[in-house]
Amino acid sequence: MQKIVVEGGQPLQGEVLISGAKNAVLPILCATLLADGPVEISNVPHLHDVVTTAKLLAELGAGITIDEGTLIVDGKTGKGSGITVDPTTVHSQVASYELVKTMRASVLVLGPLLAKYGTAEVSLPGGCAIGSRPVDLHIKGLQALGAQITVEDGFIKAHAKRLKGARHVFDIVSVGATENVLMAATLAEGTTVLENTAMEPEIVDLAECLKAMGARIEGAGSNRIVIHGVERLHGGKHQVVPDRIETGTFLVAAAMTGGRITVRRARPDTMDAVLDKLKEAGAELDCDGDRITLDMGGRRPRAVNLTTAPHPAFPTDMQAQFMAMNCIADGVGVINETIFENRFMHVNELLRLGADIRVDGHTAVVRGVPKLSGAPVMATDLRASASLILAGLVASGETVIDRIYHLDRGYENIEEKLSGLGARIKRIG
Ligand SMILES: CC(=O)N[C@H]1[C@@H](OP(=O)(O)OP(=O)(O)OC[C@H]2O[C@@H](n3ccc(=O)[nH]c3=O)[C@H](O)[C@@H]2O)O[C@H](CO)[C@@H](O)[C@@H]1O
Ligand SMILES: C=C(OP(=O)(O)O)C(=O)O
Repeated sequence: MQKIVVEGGQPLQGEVLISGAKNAVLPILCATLLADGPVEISNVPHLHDVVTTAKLLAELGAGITIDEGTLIVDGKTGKGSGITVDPTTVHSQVASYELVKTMRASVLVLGPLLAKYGTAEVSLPGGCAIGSRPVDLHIKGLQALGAQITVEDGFIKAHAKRLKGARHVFDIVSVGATENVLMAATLAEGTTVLENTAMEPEIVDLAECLKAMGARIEGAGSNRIVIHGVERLHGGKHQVVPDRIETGTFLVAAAMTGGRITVRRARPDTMDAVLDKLKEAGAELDCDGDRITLDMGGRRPRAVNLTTAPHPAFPTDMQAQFMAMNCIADGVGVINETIFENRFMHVNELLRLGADIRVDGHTAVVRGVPKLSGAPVMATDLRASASLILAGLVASGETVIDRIYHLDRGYENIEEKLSGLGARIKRIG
């Protein structure tokens, strides 16, 4: 099994290019199922989750081409930053357990398949390391549009001759449920009003893609989205928004190592909460168009307190990385995780590197230590993996990170990008 080896001690310096957002491209790939013609998506990151989604679409019968024509079927994949999905050949509305179990976002084919074909059977995604992650809000939202839904034999089975526009208030803010119901409502009869919607930039990006396919949507990015259903959606083109979590991960890496880096092709306007916390930690930030320069000037970061919450508050997907920074910061940082019930899996691994962290329920109190020391550690989920790499960048000696397949789900060439910034990092095995 592959591992990542990091040798700490180098302040990061230089420039790094940000990839398209994983959490935008996955729903967008699912949304292509709604179209009557090919949808061209650019700025697609080369990630394992993208390959899984492409395989799922291919299993449903869609034609998938990567860049100039590499097909993804039967496990064959190709590199590239553009994917065209031709949904006109879809012949199945069943998303199998084999693919859904490897990636929760697969549940996002439910709304599009149901809206387009009047039927969908999608395996229940189940939980994952960070929490139980139910899909009740997805189901309730689609039921509000008139779908008949049962959960049997491990599958969500949904039917509707044609969905009907309705007003629906989500019980709690959910990114995935907002996306699923938003996609379904584009082809519903009449107008749908969704309230208490998630406001993440990836939802805005999904809505932009849907609009490029002919959907009529207002209010994406706010807590109230209005969708005027149309008879059909056509093919179109869309460029995926830059990944704010990848951007934040590199900025934290620079801050922790006392370095100075510029991230290019980023969207600073989508990450206020993270940039504010970096400033609080003592970083100097300069945003210029799609560039962000962070200068730590060799200083040790100050510990920060943070509470994760839906956008525009601090994102749960950056919690582990900031915890890594607090581990070597000056002072004590209190971290509250309010989104997922079990998202402190990285704590035990950070302790192995010499961190001082106490967890009480949803709160972690991190007392900064002057130095971490390298050790073998195990990645437990995607952002936990990132936090271990960041900790490894400042630990003395070698940190060897096992189970890095989690990392490949969501970071494109992270070790190459970090090496380009001067980090001593390599993949072995
Ligand atoms: C592919 C993708 O975009 N993933 C992101 C998405 O996940 P995802 O869309 O799964 O996250 P949600 O926003 O739905 O989850 C928020 C909370 O709602 C709960 N919930 C959700 C749905 C439901 O039907 N019932 C329910 O109780 C979840 O268990 C969680 O506690 O948003 C999360 C929160 O920003 C991010 O961490 C993930 O990176
Ligand atoms: C939790 C994450 O992703 P997913 O919802 O795809 O598991 C993440 O991106 O940090």
